[in-house]
Amino acid sequence: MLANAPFRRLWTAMSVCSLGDWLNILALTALAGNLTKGDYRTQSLAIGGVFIAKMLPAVLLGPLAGAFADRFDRRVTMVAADLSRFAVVLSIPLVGSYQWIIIATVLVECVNLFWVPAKDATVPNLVPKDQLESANQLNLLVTYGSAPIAALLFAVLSVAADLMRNLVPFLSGMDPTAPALILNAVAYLVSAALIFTLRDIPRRDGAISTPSVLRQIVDGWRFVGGNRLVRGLIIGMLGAFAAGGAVVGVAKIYVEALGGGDAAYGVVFGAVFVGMALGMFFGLRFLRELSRRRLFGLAITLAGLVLAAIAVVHNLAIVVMLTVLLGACAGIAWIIGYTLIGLEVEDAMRGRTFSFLQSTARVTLLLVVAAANPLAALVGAHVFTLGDLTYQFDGSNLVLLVGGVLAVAVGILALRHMDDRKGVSLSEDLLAAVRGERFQPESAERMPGLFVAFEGGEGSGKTTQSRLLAIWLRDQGYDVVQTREPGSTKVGMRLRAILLDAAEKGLSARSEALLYAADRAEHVEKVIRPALQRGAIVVTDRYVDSSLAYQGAGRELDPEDVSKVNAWATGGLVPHLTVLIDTPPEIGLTRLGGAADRIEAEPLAFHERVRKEFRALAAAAPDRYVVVDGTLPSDQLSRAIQDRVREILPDPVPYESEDATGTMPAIRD
Ligand SMILES: Nc1ncnc2c1ncn2[C@@H]1O[C@H](COP(=O)(O)OP(=O)(O)OP(=O)(O)O)[C@@H](O)[C@H]1O
Ligand SMILES: Cc1cn([C@H]2C[C@H](O)[C@@H](COP(=O)(O)O)O2)c(=O)[nH]c1=O
Repeated sequence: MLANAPFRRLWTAMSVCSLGDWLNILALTALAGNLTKGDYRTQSLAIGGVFIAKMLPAVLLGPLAGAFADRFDRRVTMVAADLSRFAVVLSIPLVGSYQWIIIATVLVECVNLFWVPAKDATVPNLVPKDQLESANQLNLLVTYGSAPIAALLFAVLSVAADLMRNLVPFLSGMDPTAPALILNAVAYLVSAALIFTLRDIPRRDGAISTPSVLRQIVDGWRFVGGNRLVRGLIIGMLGAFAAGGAVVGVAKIYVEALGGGDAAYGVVFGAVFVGMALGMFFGLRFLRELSRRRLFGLAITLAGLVLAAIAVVHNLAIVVMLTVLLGACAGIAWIIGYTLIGLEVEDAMRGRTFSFLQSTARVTLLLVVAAANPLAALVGAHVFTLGDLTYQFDGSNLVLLVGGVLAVAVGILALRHMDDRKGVSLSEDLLAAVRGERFQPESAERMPGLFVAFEGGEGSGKTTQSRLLAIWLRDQGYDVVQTREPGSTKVGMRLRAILLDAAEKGLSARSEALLYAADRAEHVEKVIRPALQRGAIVVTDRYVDSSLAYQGAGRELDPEDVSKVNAWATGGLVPHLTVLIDTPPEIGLTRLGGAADRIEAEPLAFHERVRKEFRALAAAAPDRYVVVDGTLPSDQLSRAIQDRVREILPDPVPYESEDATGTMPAIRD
């Protein structure tokens, strides 16, 4: 991307501005704290005021400014905005009053409302369409990646300012935040110079009007609120965001209560972002065997516990380390949330889901930060004495504690809401993942055979492919049991007749789920488990996922209930591999001949929900699934499936010894 010279120039300007923006937050909140030092309540309110002044213009005036920005030449808009920001920020250390901090903050944020849409609208002018996603990723990288750099810079500048104040008498009255604010102003000036020389920006083309934040939230919820998984993801991500917001909001007064100055504030602020980066890059590698959905809920719960620990520990060094851990948990939750939304939300809805998330994240942050400091001010500073022991508990401690408890609650909610391994112990699952293994429930692990399930919608090609796989495996000399659901046992055949009889109109959704589970219980006990115990490879056409997709998503039963009933029916037996043949229902349904059975006759929306759920199940545990495109020709599908199955096949007995062994059991290590 950066080989593209005009984009590189704009990106450099954005990076410099991002660095300036983060320095701005740190320096202004620190300056507000320094100017109101002495009274805990006034100081908390003063810092809270800065956060509110920073966020309110975007919430109130965002769409208005976006519409205005459409009318002007974008390059001129950005250069003028940068020069204005330079002048206003430079004036803050010169004036040095709290009132001016608030006025200047509002002015800078109002100017930002022109700069940001002009920049957003310029990116597509400078990069080809197919590279737009990479360009946006790079933008995101500098937006958040510059935060720890700014925090480090702020800490260094604060220490340097303290030294200068002591060494140079002329500077003794200077606030330690002044160098950071001057550097912040210079960053905007550099950006103005870079953009001024960027001649490739067209004056303007078309509208870039932004709907109001409230409108985006209401519209977005209409789209995403109906999807249980997305709902869980968004609640969890906002919980993680709120936990981070609580730390950022009260960090200045909290650090001061621990005896730290501006440099320590910068370090704690930066620790959140360093932790986030570590979590995003290493967290998933460390626990790669754990189900993504479980990891998501666990990361938020742990973030809450860490936040609660931060609230009660009174040691700055430990607080910094805990803050890195908190950031790591939040980073893991964000990256999983973003990835799962990317994988599981349909193309048409994905953009809205992300924009809904971003708008709600902004509002959540505003509410958390706006509430955090006044709440801290309300509680005030308290010292408790018990004999020789004294313990200080301030409003900031309470805010962090409340944030921690809320994050734990949200994490547990997300775990319950989205768990895709019901019936499998969480602690055993986690311990196995720490060892780098995937925990298999005992019943499946003890058996020497191999269990492969085929899943997919109507006419997706499961029967065809499961047969072809069984033939291929038998050719290799394995003992293969090819079976299907429903209807592979005596009782199952009767159940199948009831379940698929189109005349059976009045069957309730719950009875349907129980009948499928009953067929499955019989199937596992009479066919699958005995075959696995003797070391055979079992290939089944449909298994538990079909109930999660058809009865859970299709009939809209509580997926937790469907999962529990099936975990009980199967004794927790999970396939080693599930092959999902992903075929759009409008194609699959037209492949079927004859009269439609009771389930095939359901409307298209039902089958679309089923497909979506199958894809979501596969995305949540990528190691245990292979997803193939069912619209490909049959032979290509077979080859792709064979390639994946080959990876988990136990070594077959050599061909030479075939005569001596007869049917070969597929003994797993
Ligand atoms: N890859 C493919 N491309 C085109 N047609 C296919 C493909 N695979 C299978 N078919 C055809 O589609 C029809 C349904 O295939 P199959 O019975 O294997 O699907 P299924 O998923 O088992 O269906 P059901 O949901 O009814 O169990 C058959 O006529 C089959 O020949
Ligand atoms: C196992 C299982 C199946 N179904 C549905 C899905 C299909 O419409 C039929 C089975 O027919 P097939 O031609 O054998 O694929 O039953 C379900 O709704 N729930 C289940 O658990």
